[in-house]
Amino acid sequence: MTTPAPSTRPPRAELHVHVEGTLEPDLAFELAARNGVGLPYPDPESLRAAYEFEDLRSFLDLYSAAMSVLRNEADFADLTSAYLTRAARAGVRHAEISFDPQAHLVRGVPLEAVVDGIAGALRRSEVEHGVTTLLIAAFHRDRDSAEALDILERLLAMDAPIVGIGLDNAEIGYPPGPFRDVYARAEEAGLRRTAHAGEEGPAQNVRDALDLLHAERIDHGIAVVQDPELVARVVAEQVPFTVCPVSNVRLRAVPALAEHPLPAMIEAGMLVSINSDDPPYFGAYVDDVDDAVTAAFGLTRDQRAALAAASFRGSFLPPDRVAAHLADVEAWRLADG
Ligand SMILES: Nc1ncnc2[nH]cnc12
Ligand SMILES: [Zn+2]
Repeated sequence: MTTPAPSTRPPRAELHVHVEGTLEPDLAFELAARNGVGLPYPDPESLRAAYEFEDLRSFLDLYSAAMSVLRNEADFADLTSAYLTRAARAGVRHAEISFDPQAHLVRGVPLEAVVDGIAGALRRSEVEHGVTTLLIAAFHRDRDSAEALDILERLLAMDAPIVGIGLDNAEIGYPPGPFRDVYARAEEAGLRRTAHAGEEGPAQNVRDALDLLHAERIDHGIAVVQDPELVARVVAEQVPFTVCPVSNVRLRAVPALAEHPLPAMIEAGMLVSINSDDPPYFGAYVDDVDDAVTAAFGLTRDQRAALAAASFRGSFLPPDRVAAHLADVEAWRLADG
């Protein structure tokens, strides 16, 4: 009898992934044909070749254009299932997936098609992929907060299966403050709260997300290292940070992986996980991100296990489920790999 080889990857949660950002070029062309929508590229290879970004804005432009192929409930279901299939291969056992309602509403796609398509795929995920999931509705920082509040009310009224809300899109010039009422309403409704902050913008955005929005988790947050007092606070409070090192390099928030603040964040004692953000656009699913940071920083098996443990600790799962996952991570750490 042979014993199975120990897995080369720790079990992990992925806490920061935009479902729209998981659109692979092949699927984009398949959906374009299915829906009779044109794409400004002749084939999937040319689209992938366009994935060279100068900053967050240049990425968001292409990301928004490619989304035009997502029109019907089935498109959102196929998109979500494709991500879950790939995530399972990456060792993801639990995924907290965000979607951007405004990105679809502005194109005339009904909110129900978006929510029902994604939620349908998520409902089947545990059986089909062995991945549990939670869904987050993220609002665009560069649009009016009254619009976000209105959409939140619609999501609540339709009993959308969301665990919480997030805040994303362009950061520079769009601080968190105006979204105070949206986050207060979410808190009142019992929703969990995360927010992109300190990706391209300053550490003050992280502080404001915590103080003004009562965010429980910070997406990216790499600018925090510029503010030692804030670092001390997030360490003391063990605020989860969902860091996306490959995304930060590809969007030029940092010049190279070797200069990424991830090691400094870990060293300071912050609760950091590694995540993919928008995997095909940045050429890296979370297993590829694990490989990249392991190579760049010479991470040990213990350090990789600590990042995986932080992904479960920072999740919105109940404590008993977190504890069960932590036991699996510990078993992986102790196995010979
Ligand atoms: N990296 C990112 N920052 C802000 N908004 C996003 N939407 C998708 N990816 C994003
Ligand atoms: Zn993001």
